[in-house]
Amino acid sequence: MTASRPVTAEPVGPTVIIGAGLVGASVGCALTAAGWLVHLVDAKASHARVAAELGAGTVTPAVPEEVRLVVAAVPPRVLPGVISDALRTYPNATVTDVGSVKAGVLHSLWDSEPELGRYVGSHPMAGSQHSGPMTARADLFVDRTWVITPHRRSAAAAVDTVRAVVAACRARPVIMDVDDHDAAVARVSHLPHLMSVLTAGRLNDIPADDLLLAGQGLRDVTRIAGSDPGLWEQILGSNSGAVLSELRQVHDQLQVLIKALEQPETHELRAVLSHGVTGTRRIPGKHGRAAVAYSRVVVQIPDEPGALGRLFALVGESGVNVEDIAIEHDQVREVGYLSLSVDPATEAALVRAITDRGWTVEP
Ligand SMILES: NC(=O)C1=CN([C@@H]2O[C@H](COP(=O)(O)OP(=O)(O)OC[C@H]3O[C@@H](n4cnc5c(N)ncnc54)[C@H](O)[C@@H]3O)[C@@H](O)[C@H]2O)C=CC1
Ligand SMILES: O=C(O)C(=O)Cc1ccc(O)cc1
Repeated sequence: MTASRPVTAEPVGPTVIIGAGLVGASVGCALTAAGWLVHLVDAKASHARVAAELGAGTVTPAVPEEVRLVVAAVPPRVLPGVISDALRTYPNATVTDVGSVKAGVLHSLWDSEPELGRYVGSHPMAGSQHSGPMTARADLFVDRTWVITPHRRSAAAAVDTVRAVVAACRARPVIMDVDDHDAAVARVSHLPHLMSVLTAGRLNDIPADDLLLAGQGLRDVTRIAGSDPGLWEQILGSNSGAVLSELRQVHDQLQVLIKALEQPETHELRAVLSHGVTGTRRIPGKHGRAAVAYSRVVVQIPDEPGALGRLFALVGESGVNVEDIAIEHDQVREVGYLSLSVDPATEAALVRAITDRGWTVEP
């Protein structure tokens, strides 16, 4: 795997985005904001229209010969057909896609596609549990990894064009082989998705009163389980080999965990929990840097208009840089908890600035 700096974010020429859903419309918004001319196409005309209204481009058809780039942002099952059609319809364009799984698409085009030199796959490692253009954001890819998967037949100019897209979306390019990519996403994306789904699935037959006890941990773990099952059936199905290998390893680990709980005197449970802590520390932090252990300052905020604004103004005045925020709502009391992640060296100053002005910081 190689990581490198963006080369250029300059528009490569008229661009067509096929599939104006969450990812396609977000790419459209980012490229349009960077000065690119983007034409939007979608099997559902209403999606293209909504995306255009949000600033993702225009629904006016492109002149095929003038198009220099096509981004296929459609569900995995239809990707090979859409890419093939695009290579024929736009004879002077580089074609990329944003699909979550890469090897199957390339293999299905390999023997039948004479113009494969103009196709270079890619995969932005950013998105959400939502679908459709309404949830698009121009800043979705900022500072996020965007994998580019060149192959033996891809033209260097086509790779450069995809690098320009990544740069214009202000993401961080990582070059990878399709098989290595698919093995990696099985562990960092597809397995976590399934663990989230299994946890969320356990909630279906729990009494409603018990759900009042749900805290931020449950919300963190289950957020991605809310994703479109139709899309994820396709993602997981097209990477089934690598995902099955992950699941079999988790299956073995579950046996260890069950035994550890059955035999507490062995202290094996402690070892399993510590192994998890080590794993969390390996997740890179912001901008691809090593993860930093931030301090969390949790502030009680009353459920009333303007409270958040007042608190944010105070935090701004304190001069302390906030790395991340999260809000948890108390289901019973009319308060919320704003968690501010900061450099441990600045924690005391922030706590002082907040408590001096009468706010309550959780111990
Ligand atoms: N959802 C996510 O967080 C991420 C998704 N991806 C990948 O991006 C691709 C798109 O996913 P989303 O934007 O989430 O889905 P989405 O459901 O929000 O958007 C897909 C769009 O494609 C359109 N479409 C479907 N078939 C079409 C066809 N044959 N021709 C033209 N338009 C067609 C749909 O009408 C829809 O507007 C998928 O391949 C997915 O694996 C990649 C990174 C993140
Ligand atoms: O919502 C999130 O946190 C995600 O991780 C979204 C996501 C979904 C599918 C991908 O192929 C890449 C990213």
